[in-house]
Amino acid sequence: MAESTDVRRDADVEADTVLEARDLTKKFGEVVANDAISLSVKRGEMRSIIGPNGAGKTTFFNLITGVLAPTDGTVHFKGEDVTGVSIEDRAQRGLGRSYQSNELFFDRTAFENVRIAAQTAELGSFSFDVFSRADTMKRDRAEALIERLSLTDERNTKARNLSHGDQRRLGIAISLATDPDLLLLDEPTSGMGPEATDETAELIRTIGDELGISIVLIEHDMSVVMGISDRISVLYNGEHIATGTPEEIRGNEDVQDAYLGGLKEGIE
Ligand SMILES: Nc1ncnc2c1ncn2[C@@H]1O[C@H](COP(=O)(O)OP(=O)(O)OP(=O)(O)O)[C@@H](O)[C@H]1O
Repeated sequence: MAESTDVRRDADVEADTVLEARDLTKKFGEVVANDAISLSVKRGEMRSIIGPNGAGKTTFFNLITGVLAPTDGTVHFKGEDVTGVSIEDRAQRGLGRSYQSNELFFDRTAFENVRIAAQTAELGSFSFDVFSRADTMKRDRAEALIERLSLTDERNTKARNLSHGDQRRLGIAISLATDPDLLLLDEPTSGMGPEATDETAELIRTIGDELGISIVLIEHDMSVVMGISDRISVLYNGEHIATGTPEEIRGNEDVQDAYLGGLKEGIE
């Protein structure tokens, strides 16, 4: 008898999945910040993580990147259990994260910041050599990312003199310089005005598609979330209460209840 085509082998599922959290739990004393969260992200997918304040989104990111160790559960990246792997090792394996403004080299130009990141990725870890080594290393990649993030006019501007929005975009360029398979972005549009928010969201979506990478972002702006996500995961009180397409999430009663009294209008 022919094998049913909709029964997929584990290996197929694994090949399709870039990230999988299995029963991830993080307790801070009595507070259960993440309560047995299981979810997976496909290759090439754009996923948003939403939830009211204190829902556990940042904790979840920190467990994925390795900033925090889970109380229980495991993290699998590209089919391998990376739960005990260091932050740097995870980055080397292709797990990228967003850079905050305070992590930029403020006295270096936008271009130099990206070039240093690209060079550091190649060397494996940061070394002060990156300032003095042959400038040609990774120049092309850095140049392309500056252009891709619409920072060409700011190429030679020192990071400290960039606008807030440009610093955020530079942070994304730096994240991409490490050539990740999966990029985690924590509120990439925070502090931006409506126009810059829309532009940046659109840019993130386009870049993800162009590079064929997976992107997971924490985002409070519901118009961004609904506009660019393939799927959305909702956390509430440390629990993962739903994952679905923007349409499915809009119509999900548990999600509406979770947002009731606060942000409900955002998801309607
Ligand atoms: N280091 C910590 N020590 C103690 N409690 C913590 C710590 N980090 C987070 N928590 C608690 O864990 C819960 C989840 O916090 P978390 O920051 O992950 O939520 P969040 O969804 O990212 O919130 P926000 O949208 O406000 O950033 C909260 O109750 C928070 O107070």
